[in-house]
Amino acid sequence: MNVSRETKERLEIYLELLRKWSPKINLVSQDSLKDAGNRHFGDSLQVASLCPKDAKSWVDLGSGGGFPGAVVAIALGDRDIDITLIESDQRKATFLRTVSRETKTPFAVIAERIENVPPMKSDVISARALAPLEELLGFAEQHLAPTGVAFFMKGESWRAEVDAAQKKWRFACEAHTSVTHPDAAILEIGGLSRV
Ligand SMILES: C[S@@+](CC[C@H](N)C(=O)[O-])C[C@H]1O[C@@H](n2cnc3c(N)ncnc32)[C@H](O)[C@@H]1O
Repeated sequence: MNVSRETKERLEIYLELLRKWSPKINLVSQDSLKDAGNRHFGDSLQVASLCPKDAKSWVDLGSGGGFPGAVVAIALGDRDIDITLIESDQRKATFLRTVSRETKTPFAVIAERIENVPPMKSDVISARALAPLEELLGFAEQHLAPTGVAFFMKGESWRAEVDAAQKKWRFACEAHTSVTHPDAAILEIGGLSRV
C-alpha cells in the first residue's frame, strides 16, 4: 500500500512508542521488533488496502500492540470511517490510547473481553494472531453487520483452519496471499451462518 508522507510520519511515531513500551508490556516479540516495518506495519497495511469503499465502521479484535487495527486507523486517516480496537489487557489498552493521542489519529479503544462487548454491527472486523478460525467466526457472528466482511490474518495452516471451520459454519472465503509470507493469507470472509 502506498502511503502519504503524513501517514509515514505517524507510523514513525508509532514505531518509536512500540520500541519504548514493548519490552515493558510485551506488545510484540523482541525479535520481531528488529523487522517491525515488514512484520507488523507492512503486514497491517495490506489489510487496510482491502477496506471496502463504502465501509463506515471497522472493529479490530484482540489488538495487542495495535496490529492491524491501529495501523489501519493511521492508513485510513483520510476516510470517513469509525475505527474501534477491542483489547482486554488494560496496559495494552493504555498503550493503544497513547498511540491514538501521540499520532493524532482518532480511534476508540474498548478495554474489555470481546465476548462481553455488546454487538458492534460493524461493516468490517479484523484480527491477527487471536484464535483459530472456528472461534473467530463466533466473534464475527457477534460483531459483524449482516452484509459486513471479516479479514482474518492467518499463517500457513489457514487451509486446515478453513476445513475445520466449515464443519460448524457456512461462509464465503477469499484468501489473499500475504505480502509478508507466501504461505500466509488474509482470509476475507462474508455470508456467515451456522451449519
Ligand atoms: C497474540 S496477541 C495478538 C495481538 C495483535 N493482534 C498482533 O497480531 O500483534 C492476542 C491479543 O488478544 C488479546 N485477547 C485475547 N483474547 C481476548 C478476548 N477474548 N477479548 C479481548 N482481547 C483478547 C490479548 O490480550 C492479546 O493482546
